[in-house]
Amino acid sequence: MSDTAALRVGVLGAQGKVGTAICEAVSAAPDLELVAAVDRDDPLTDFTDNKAQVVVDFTHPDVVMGNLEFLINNGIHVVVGTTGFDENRLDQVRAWLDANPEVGVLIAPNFAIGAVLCMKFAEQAARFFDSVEIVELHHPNKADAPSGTAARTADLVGAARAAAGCAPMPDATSTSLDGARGAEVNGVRVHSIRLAGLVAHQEVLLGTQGETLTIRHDSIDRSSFAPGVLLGVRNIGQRPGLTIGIDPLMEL
Ligand SMILES: NC(=O)C1=CN([C@@H]2O[C@H](COP(=O)(O)OP(=O)(O)OC[C@H]3O[C@@H](n4cnc5c(N)ncnc54)[C@H](OP(=O)(O)O)[C@@H]3O)[C@@H](O)[C@H]2O)C=CC1
Ligand SMILES: O=C(O)C1=N[C@H](C(=O)O)C[C@H](O)C1
Repeated sequence: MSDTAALRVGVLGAQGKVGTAICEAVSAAPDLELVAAVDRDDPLTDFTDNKAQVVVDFTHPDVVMGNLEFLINNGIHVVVGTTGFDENRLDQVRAWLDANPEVGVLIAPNFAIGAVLCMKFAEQAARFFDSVEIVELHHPNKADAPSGTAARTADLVGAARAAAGCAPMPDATSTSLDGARGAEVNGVRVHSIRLAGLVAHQEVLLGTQGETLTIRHDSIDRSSFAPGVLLGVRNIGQRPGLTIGIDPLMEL
């Protein structure tokens, strides 16, 4: 038997689609203890009352900042899957962390290992192709478009192309309906599909003379997010400050 106490973990959005899978995964892990499962209308003080050391947030973009302010100011590490983070929000999180330098916050657009690799492979491939476009496909209950994963992928692809001095992508479109060419993120077109029956999927399409490459990832079940979340939960206490993405924890 181990003499190390289990890490005390709380979950926010515990009754949601992902939160339910995370509660199951935490409960099944011998080195973790689920001490608070909080959803809408439950008080955040459940985490302080139950001495949570790390809290996982899978709630909604409208409420995640309030959750972070409370948790950071109470010295609790946070692993965040909720989407909707722009530079302004990240700066606010950094400011709260500056005032609580012992606290670690991990914000990841996608915790599925394959999705992280999809982003990495797209970043690596981007400079070798004339054109890159992203299609993300999700269940119709999703609040945000484009997905956090697609926005992050586009950022990485755009930055890799800029660093390599790539020419602008060829596109002769001179007339189009609004939205027909998708949204532009860091110079990369992103197209969002919302379809009953889907979970979370992404294709990065790359093309150049005489060839195309498609990098595709599919989360076919929300349990796909659990291993990455648990990796974050187990490590965030040793990473004070803000960590973006689980890439560094995967040693990518
Ligand atoms: N980073 C990643 O790997 C992933 C990120 N996500 C993101 O995670 C978020 C949640 O996704 P998903 O589980 O599908 O969404 P759900 O709507 O299924 O779950 C969210 C849960 O949070 C609850 N909730 C809402 N407001 C609060 C609040 N103030 N305090 C506590 N709980 C609250 C909701 O309650 P109610 O239903 O009553 O509103 C619901 O139970 C989204 O932003 C999504 O994009 C999703 C998958 C993977
Ligand atoms: O809302 C979802 O479902 C998902 N959200 C994240 C995103 O916006 O990228 C991660 C994954 O795609 C599932």
